[in-house]
Amino acid sequence: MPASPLAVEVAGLRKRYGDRVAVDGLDLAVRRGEVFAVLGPNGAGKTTTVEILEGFRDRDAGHVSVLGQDPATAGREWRARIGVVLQEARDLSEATAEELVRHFAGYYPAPRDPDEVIDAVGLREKARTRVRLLSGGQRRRLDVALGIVGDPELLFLDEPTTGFDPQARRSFWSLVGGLRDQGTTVLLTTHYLDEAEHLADRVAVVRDGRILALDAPSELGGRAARRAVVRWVEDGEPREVRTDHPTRTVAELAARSGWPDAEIPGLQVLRPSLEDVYLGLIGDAAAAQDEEPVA
Ligand SMILES: Nc1ncnc2c1ncn2[C@@H]1O[C@H](COP(=O)(O)OP(=O)(O)OP(=O)(O)O)[C@@H](O)[C@H]1O
Repeated sequence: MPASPLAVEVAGLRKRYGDRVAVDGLDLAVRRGEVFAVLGPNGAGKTTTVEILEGFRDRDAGHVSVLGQDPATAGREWRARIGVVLQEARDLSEATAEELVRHFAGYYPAPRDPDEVIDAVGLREKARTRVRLLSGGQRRRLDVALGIVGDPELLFLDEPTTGFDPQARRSFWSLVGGLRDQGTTVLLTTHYLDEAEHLADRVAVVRDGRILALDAPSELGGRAARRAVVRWVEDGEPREVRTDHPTRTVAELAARSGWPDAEIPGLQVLRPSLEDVYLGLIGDAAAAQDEEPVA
């Protein structure tokens, strides 16, 4: 039977903790070889969902398939095919970073070279340092090293770059880009919209345990949300239009203003960033919820 083109399939996933519904009928499909980002506010249900996919949490209902198996019942062989970087940092260890990476490599049938992994996450200078003496960002890099040392087909990264300095984040991005080029499927959660924009082939926005939107970062929210805003000043007043055709708008303004002999005062053409679109989606969902009649 040919392998499914999907690395992850989720349909109707539900999970509650007591009275609190954390995941509320979530559907998701991650294609093999793509980098897929899950975005959403605190408490949206991202970690719960990812931990169910990793086989670390039970679900109440729904169909889940990860690399063709149900994580709730999959065995060691399946686990060796996935890599996990959890949100929680690991125990403070007396071992060195290098020792831990080598130790973890021993768990996998076909691990990557531990030295290469240490280089890839930028920990060479700290390889002989005890883990408990590493900074927060360095420990996070070690977490990433431990997640990829098994050379996984599918890598889960839960907020992988929290605590990274900007340079470390950039080098982490190129690490993920390299993994993608080698065919690794990556499912990541992040609160950094620039990270999702830079890394992800597709993003899902989750709120209240449901998917609000799912698309390529450049398409998210649809055309209306992606309209350009043209701003200028006319007769001393600020003006603004939203348009799919900013060039045409600017050309009309230029003609009115007497260009090329005069500039359009205060001219700005703004494209909404992924962050603008995301905040719009989350805000719209909150507003819709406020309008729901009280039962
Ligand atoms: N073990 C647990 N017991 C009880 N409630 C939990 C537990 N884990 C999560 N929750 C609750 O479930 C909801 C979803 O939590 P989850 O950690 O999945 O969200 P998240 O989207 O990952 O948030 P964050 O961005 O803050 O990491 C939250 O309301 C949270 O308080």
